[in-house]
Parts: sequence; C-alpha cells; structure tokens
Amino acid sequence: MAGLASSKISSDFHSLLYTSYTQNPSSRSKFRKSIYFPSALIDGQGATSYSVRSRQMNHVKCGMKAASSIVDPSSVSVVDELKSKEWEIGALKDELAATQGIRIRRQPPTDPPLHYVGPFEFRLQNEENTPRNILEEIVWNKHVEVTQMKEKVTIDSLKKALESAHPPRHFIGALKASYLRTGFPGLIAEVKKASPSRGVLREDFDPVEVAKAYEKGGAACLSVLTDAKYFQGCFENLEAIRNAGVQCPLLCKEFIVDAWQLYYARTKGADAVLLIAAVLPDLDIKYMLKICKMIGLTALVEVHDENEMDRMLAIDGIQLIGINNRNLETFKVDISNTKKLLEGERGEKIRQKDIIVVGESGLFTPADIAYVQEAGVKAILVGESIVKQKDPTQGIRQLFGKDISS
Ligand SMILES: O=P(O)(O)OC[C@@H](O)[C@@H](O)c1c[nH]c2ccccc12
Repeated sequence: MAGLASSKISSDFHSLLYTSYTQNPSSRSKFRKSIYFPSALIDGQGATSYSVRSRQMNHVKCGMKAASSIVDPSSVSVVDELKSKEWEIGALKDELAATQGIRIRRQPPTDPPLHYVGPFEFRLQNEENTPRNILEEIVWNKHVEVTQMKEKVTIDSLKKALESAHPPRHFIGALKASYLRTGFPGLIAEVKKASPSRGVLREDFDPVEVAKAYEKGGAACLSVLTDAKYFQGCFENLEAIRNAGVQCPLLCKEFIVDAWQLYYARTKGADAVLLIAAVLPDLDIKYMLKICKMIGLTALVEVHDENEMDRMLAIDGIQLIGINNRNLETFKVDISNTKKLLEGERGEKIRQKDIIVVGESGLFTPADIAYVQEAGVKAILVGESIVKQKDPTQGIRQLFGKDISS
C-alpha cells in the first residue's frame, strides 16, 4: 500500500502500543488513555496549542524520547516508558477535550451504569456516572464494546487481513463525479434500519436490497450503519453489501473512539469512515486521519456547531466535512445549521482549502436540497426520507424531484 513506507514510524509505533496492550492485560485500563500521544509523536505538533501547555510539553519530550527508540520495536524500555506515562497523560484527557469545547466525556468518571436510567431531562446534572445525553451514552457503550472486540480480533490479524484487502473505492471522486453529472449534490444514501430518535424506520429491512435500490436510483455513495445497540446495524450488513456487487463506495457509519475500529472497518469493506468532532479531540482527529491515509480510508469529519467547524478548519489534510443538522445531544434537527456554518469567513476558508461539504440529516424535499446546495454543499447524506419508502429508488426520485439515475 502506497503510504505504508512513509508512515513507518507511525505504523511501528502503533503496533508497539497495541502489542503492549494485548500482551499485558494489566495495562489495559491505562492503555486506552495513551491514544492522545501517538499523534503528537507522529506529526510533532498539535500539543502546544492547549492551555495545559507546560505539562504537555513535558509529556511530549518524554514521548519524543520514546519515539526515538522505536527504531527497535522490541525494546522493552519503550513499552515501560509508555506505560509509565499513560496514566499521567490519561489524567489530562478530559481537561484537554474541555479546552476544545468538547462536552462529551469519552468514558464515565468511574464505573458506569451503562444502561438507560431514565429520561435525560429528569436526571440531576451532577450525576457523574450517568451519561448526560444520548451521544455520551453511545460513546461510553462503544468503548466497552470495542475493548471486548479488540481482545478477540487483534490489530496484527487486522493488518494481515489488510494485505489481501481489495483496493478502496474513491469516495470523494464518486461524489464529485455525481455532482458534475447531475448538477445536484452527490448523494450518500444511508442504509439504516432504526435510530434512537426515530425508532424503526423500515420493518422489513434487507440491507442489500436497499443498497441496490439506492444505487439504481443514482446514489453516488452509500452510508451503512454498523452500530447494533442504537441503530440495529452491523458489520455483516457492510460486508454483505460490499460482496453483493454494489459499485458505490461505502461509508462505515460508526462511532469511532479507537483507531482499531479504522482497521476493522477497512477489513469489512469500508471505503470511508465517520470521525465525529464532538467526540474526538483534535489530536485524535489528526492521529486517525493519518491512520486513514495509511490504510486507504477516506475520512468524513462531522461537525455540528461553529466551534467544531473552526477546530476542523485549523487541521490540515481534511478533505471532506459533514455538517450534521441534527444535534446528537438533543436530537433537534434544523437544516439552517448547514447554512449558518458555511457563511462568511468559514465558507471562504472551505473554498480555499477545496474541502467538499456534506449536508447531513433532516433532508426530505427538493426544496431542502436546493436550500443546502445554495448554502454551498456539494454532497448530501440522507437516511430517513429515502429508507422509509417502499421503493427506495423512488424515494430518491422524490427527494430530488427528478430522476438522477442517468
Ligand atoms: O436520517 P436522516 O435525518 O436523513 O440523517 C442521515 C444521517 O445524516 C444521520 O443518520 C447521521 C448523521 N451523523 C450521524 C452520526 C451517527 C449516526 C447517524 C448519523
């Protein structure tokens, strides 16, 4: 794979971290926190922009020392040094995220009630171990799920599987081609059975049938929900669609909290993944962008507000930004959010950087499409309005008010 050689350090470093993790179960709870570090090591930047600068610079120096000895991946001292720093770095985790305006806590402060404990609005604000909103609840559960999956499927086995994986399809290319062909924003059509906000959207749900109907209707790309607990999705759906001869590039719609998931998604047939800025601090975004590049995945970086957009515009290498019109903390949908985040200087910067913007969620009519297109999007991500139709091909026709299939 093209990027592999140039990313030797990051690759070795990554394996090293995973080796340390998998071979030493006692370090597991601490290991998760080390994810902040690799990005600082890989690109040597990023960590200086926080208010906790001086403490971090100490960590960065230690990290650099560790990185320099990565030449010998079997070096025990590197593993020890990393382990000894993990706790300290982890201690900064929420502090770091908070400096970027991130409200979502990646894990509960202590042991969580991961189950639903009543409507959010009736909970006390200071119930520390209770998720504050649905996004936080999803993320906490995802962490537990991924931790268990990582024990069964090692990163090394995923890397091996990638050696024989099919080359990824060009996600952004497909969106651009569709825009040029139809004059409408390229459609990423979502294969979604259910959602926490809308419940079951399609009772008789056959993912391959829906995917084929979308492709027939002129979708440029498909988005496949793989989260089981909240969206009734699964990776088998992604694999099945990939193996059914569907040509559209596939976005794995997951809540990514760990780089392991990127490798996993790629082995299951994903061409692209979603990175949610409300969940991932800048260092994680940078780190994961590098892994994506290395393994041939396109990253769709999702924002919902001005702060998240500004954070993402300050990061180099982002080619695709999704503006979610749905607030994942409250479920409120407002398509004027897309317009708001593309106005003025932000829109200017997006054009300068040649970033493709995807308008996401709450799009139902040709007027909605015209509205977000006017605001500047070149692509749209649509689920509910088309997946609910008996014939999703017709759903696309109704959405655009026109046949866009040829
Ligand atoms: O069904 P809708 O309103 O057309 O929305 C699709 C898509 O934007 C939405 O499913 C979505 C956007 N970002 C997400 C993040 C996770 C899960 C789901 C999503």
